[in-house]
Amino acid sequence: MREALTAWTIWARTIHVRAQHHREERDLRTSPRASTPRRYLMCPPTYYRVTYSINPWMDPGKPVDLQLALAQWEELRDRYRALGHTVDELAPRPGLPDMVFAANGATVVDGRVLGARFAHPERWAEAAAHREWFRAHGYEAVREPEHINEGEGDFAVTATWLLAGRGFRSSPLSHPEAQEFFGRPVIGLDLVDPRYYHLDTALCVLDDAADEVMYYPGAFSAGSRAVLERLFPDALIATEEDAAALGLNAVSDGKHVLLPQAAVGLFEPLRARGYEPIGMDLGELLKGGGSVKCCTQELR
Ligand SMILES: CN(C)C(=N)NCCC[C@H](N)C(=O)O
Repeated sequence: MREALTAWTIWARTIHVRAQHHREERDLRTSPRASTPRRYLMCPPTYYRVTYSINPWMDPGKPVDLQLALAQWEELRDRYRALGHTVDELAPRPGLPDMVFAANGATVVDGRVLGARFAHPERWAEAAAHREWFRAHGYEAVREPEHINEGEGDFAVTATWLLAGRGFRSSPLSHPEAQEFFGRPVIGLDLVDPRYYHLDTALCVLDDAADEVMYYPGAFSAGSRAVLERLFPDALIATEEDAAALGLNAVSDGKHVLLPQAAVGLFEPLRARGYEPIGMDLGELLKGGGSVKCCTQELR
């Protein structure tokens, strides 16, 4: 046990030091950021509606313009493709209006798939649709989880860690389950503001080779804020205003950062760090409580 722990600590340190070197090299080079090709899974909002409310953003009284939602979603998909990324599409299913938020359906790291188990019954059936897609596409390690986890809504992958949100949706018990499955150290983070009910509303990984993130401190408990400061002393800190525009619900390929266009305060700080921010209008999907990242599951 002791030996295993020592090996584990050495491994985590090695990765962390490597990420630090990567950061230092990049700073020395002062060369522009480089994007790496990504593979994403998205689900068109064919059956998207706001007929129930399971987060503070959802108001069934507010009509959704389905045509506009579809156009906004296609714009995001096409932008990824124009940037050279691959986008696979998951077939939407009637009766599952939140399926467009594909990031919540699983977490994929090193080709291993940890399926989701949703907190709310309205979304339960989405989990099986995701698992079926992975099995049909040749993924062999596909786990139906024991504990509630809402996929990449609450898991974020950096070079060294798997950051894991809890407090509103994913169970704290899903953290050791993910650690065991992926063999990566999990850092549990407590979310305390219901507007930021998933980790990906409050934190975004900007550079997954160098442990660089941006986050909104107000979404986290004092202890979790201290953990984030310790792990990410150079993080980009978002204002309350940009967080409230769901600006942290963003996707980075290491160079381009696609984020809600209303998060205007994030554009300059991102440029100053060498990133190329790309504002997207996903206003209709915001009515369901999600934006860029929620619509995008990364297949690592
Ligand atoms: C950025 N977020 C929060 C996501 N990753 N997912 C959006 C899920 C929205 C859905 N109506 C729900 O409340 O589950």
